[in-house]
Amino acid sequence: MYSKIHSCIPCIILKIGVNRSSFILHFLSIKIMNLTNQTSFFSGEVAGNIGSGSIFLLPEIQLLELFVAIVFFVAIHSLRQRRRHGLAVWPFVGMLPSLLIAVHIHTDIYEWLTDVIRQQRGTFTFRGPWFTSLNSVITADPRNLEHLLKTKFTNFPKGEFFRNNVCDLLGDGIFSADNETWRSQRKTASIELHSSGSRKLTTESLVELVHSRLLPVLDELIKNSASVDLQDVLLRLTFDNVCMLAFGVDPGCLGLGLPEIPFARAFEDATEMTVLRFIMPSFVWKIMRYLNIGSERKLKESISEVDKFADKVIRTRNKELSLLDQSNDYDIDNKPRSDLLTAFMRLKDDDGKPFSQKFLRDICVNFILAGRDTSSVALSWFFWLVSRNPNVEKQILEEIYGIIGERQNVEVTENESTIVFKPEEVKKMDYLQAALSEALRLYPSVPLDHKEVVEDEVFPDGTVLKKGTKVIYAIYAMGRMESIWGKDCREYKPERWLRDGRFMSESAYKFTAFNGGPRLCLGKDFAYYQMKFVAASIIYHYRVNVVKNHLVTPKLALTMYMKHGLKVTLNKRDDIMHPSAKPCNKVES
Ligand code: HEM
Repeated sequence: MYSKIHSCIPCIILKIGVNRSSFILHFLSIKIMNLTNQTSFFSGEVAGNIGSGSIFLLPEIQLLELFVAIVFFVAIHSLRQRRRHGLAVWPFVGMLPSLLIAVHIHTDIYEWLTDVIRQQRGTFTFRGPWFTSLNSVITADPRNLEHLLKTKFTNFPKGEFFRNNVCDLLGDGIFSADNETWRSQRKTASIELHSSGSRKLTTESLVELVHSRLLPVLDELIKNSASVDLQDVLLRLTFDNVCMLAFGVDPGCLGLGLPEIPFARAFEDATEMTVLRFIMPSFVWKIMRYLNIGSERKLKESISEVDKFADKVIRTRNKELSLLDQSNDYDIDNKPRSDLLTAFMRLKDDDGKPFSQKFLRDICVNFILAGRDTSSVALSWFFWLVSRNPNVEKQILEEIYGIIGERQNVEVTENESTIVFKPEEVKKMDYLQAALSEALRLYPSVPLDHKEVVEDEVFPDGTVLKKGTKVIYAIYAMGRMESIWGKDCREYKPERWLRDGRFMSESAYKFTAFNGGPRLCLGKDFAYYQMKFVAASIIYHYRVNVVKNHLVTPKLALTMYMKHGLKVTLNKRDDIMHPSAKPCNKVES
């Protein structure tokens, strides 16, 4: 009989493979065959069981056989769904096991997702467990992106699911808000960010940060022959920078000795723990939050650290304003204030009252998220890509030397080995802008983004969207689609952004690193200026060498950090000399 069981299982598997619909019949015939044979061992007992139809009276081995057969059937049926749906679909739990396994075994989850989307020709439907709300449509199709970000903008808000997942960290801030809460924040922030005061603050704060802090820190590292995590240095720089812009406060993260700032660590942990909520059923993380265990415990602790920092910033501003004549909004050095926090503190809510501490905290945290991580991680990927493409580095240097070479009447003095780029010079750096855009195409700072469907809808590619469906647009995958960027889509080629040597931007629905439509990134111009200024200043003064065998891989978080940072050593460019002494074509290779 045992040999019969063994011979039956492959037979069942084969049968399923050939014709799934006849499986049940086949299975029953095997059962009857076995039971008939057993009468010779157990006389008429089993025949009686067949007659009564009581499967529970079957000998144990029969139940085992039944169980094994069902398991095989379900497994093969689920695995066969892969070709059609992209991932195995299991009863009750849908595609969740495949996702969880992928998260644990793939070092680069974004690459894994890109493959799945590519196999599904641009749009993939994720089926979550039936008892959860994880069902979602994941797309990397530019036609769908234009539809959801612009054409049918109001039908695709951030939605409750996104808000619930991020509410503890982001509250009612601009990133998670919809409708009027979003619109009013966007209007105020937009006016402030595009004001001349804000532009002046941007250029001045960058000169101060780069020349008084960044370059001295890098020089110190060279003196000590030390390697450094460049991502960490850049995170500190952009953190200080966005705090100046948003709150008029310089927290001093970037400084000699690279001081440990608990807030920076807490912020990173908080975003990482928040993103985990997107891959678990909501009730699971809610129970964990209630019990204060696992990732939810870590999230709570890190948010409390984040809140401590934000509260301190807001309290300091309140104190400053109460010390000064509030109507003129001057800072303690008697300069006009042009930071976002002051702008929001000037406003009143719908009831004519000042905004609450909590709302101001949410605005702060959202701007930190927006401005701190995005440009620093983009710069980190940029430096890594440039280190692997010496020809790109050479062309960036050629462009810089060319631009500096146009300066009139510059006298060569000892101190001028440090060049401070002027705003009009930064604007002229087309090749550098192309190199940064190309880095963002391959490593977008926000790799995945999310919307929810308000009313039933059909995407231009024919995907049917039911009300309440979650739509994830896979920005990372979009940069790696041959259908969008051609056969060389995986190559780092800044030239694809240039026409006659001038930078040409791409459609926001093809290059979605800065989002598109009414929710286009508010800090896009600021971010490009900041990244170009920082990148040009570093590349002009140093050669950046990524430490041999340093593992570079993305981290699973809302923002695309390098999981292990970017360990580099630096060499001061020994051939730095005044540009007038350096012909444009004489650059190192
Ligand atoms: C390389 C740098 C940056 C990239 C790639 C980037 C990308 C993005 C993306 C993808 C969004 C859409 C997020 C969403 O709706 O879920 C966004 C929104 C936003 N970004 Fe940026 N960003 C960058 C830098 C900045 C900076 C430096 C600031 C501010 C100082 C900023 C401010 C904002 C704001 C306020 C929004 C919300 C816009 C809205 O929802 O209306 N960004 N950004």
